[in-house]
Amino acid sequence: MTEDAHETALETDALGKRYGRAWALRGCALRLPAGRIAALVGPNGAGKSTLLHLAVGLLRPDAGQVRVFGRDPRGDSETLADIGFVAQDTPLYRDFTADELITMGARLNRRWDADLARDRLTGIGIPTRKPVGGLSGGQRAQVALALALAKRPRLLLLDEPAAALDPLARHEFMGALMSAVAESGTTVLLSSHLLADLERVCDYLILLQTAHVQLAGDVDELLAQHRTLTGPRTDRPEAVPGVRSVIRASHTDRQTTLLARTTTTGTVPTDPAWSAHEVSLEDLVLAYLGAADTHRTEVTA
Ligand SMILES: Nc1ncnc2c1ncn2[C@@H]1O[C@H](COP(=O)(O)OP(=O)(O)OP(=O)(O)O)[C@@H](O)[C@H]1O
Repeated sequence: MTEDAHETALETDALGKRYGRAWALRGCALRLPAGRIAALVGPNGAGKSTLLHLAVGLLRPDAGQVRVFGRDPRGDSETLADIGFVAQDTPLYRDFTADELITMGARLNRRWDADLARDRLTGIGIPTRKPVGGLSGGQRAQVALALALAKRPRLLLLDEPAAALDPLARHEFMGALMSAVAESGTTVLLSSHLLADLERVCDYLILLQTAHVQLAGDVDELLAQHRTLTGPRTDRPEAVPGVRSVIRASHTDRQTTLLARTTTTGTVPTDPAWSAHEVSLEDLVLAYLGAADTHRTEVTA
């Protein structure tokens, strides 16, 4: 079963969370369509974990609202049953084996597919009868993912699930995640600093910067709306034909290079002195993170 493309998995409206006087998340307005695999990116302390904890109902908002499939996740057991969550550092009861955790899960969850979890772990060679505290970081991450998937969630929230893994283990982990969610149509929101991994698997981007949403939307649309432009040195890059807004500019004595949002999707500027190149997700994220106006908000979808 796949989700209705027009359904909204996660929606926030003026959502805010404060610790003391400091806002960890503020004025957050988002709409994540169902069925997407969304990257949640931003520098350390930007508010990513806070957003995920609000979405799973572990934190209470200090402002605004959060809705998962149209309902408040706090105190709504039906909605909580729809959400799978793998917290940062994949915390698990270290003295228990994966087999025991799977059995416990069956008692705690209404909808629980123990066979799915066992088959997944056996299939990738993870020992299920050894205490998880004695497994490697990569193996523990796979156990945490298998447990989250056994819930058969409609929304899967993952907070830097592969951060501690070596490149090969990470590649396998992301592959396993993708194959697991591909058939079910599960919506995924995945926080990570590993942009290359995200580029491979994500079709939606949410970029947080200092507690604010700086950019959000469909990855293909965002990439189509931005270009790297190179041309003669100018101190007025916003005046270059075809440029809607300049995200980042760098200069040499004779040349200016811009990462810009263009006025027309997918087109190249008309001035022949300027050349345009497509941007990667990594280029885009790095440009926005480096942008001087840290509170610019661009939400497209
Ligand atoms: N329990 C807490 N008490 C006080 N401040 C907190 C607490 N949790 C988070 N914060 C603060 O809220 C802000 C957002 O933190 P959060 O953990 O959401 O960021 P993050 O984007 O997930 O960071 P990272 O990439 O480092 O995991 C930070 O300034 C952080 O110091």
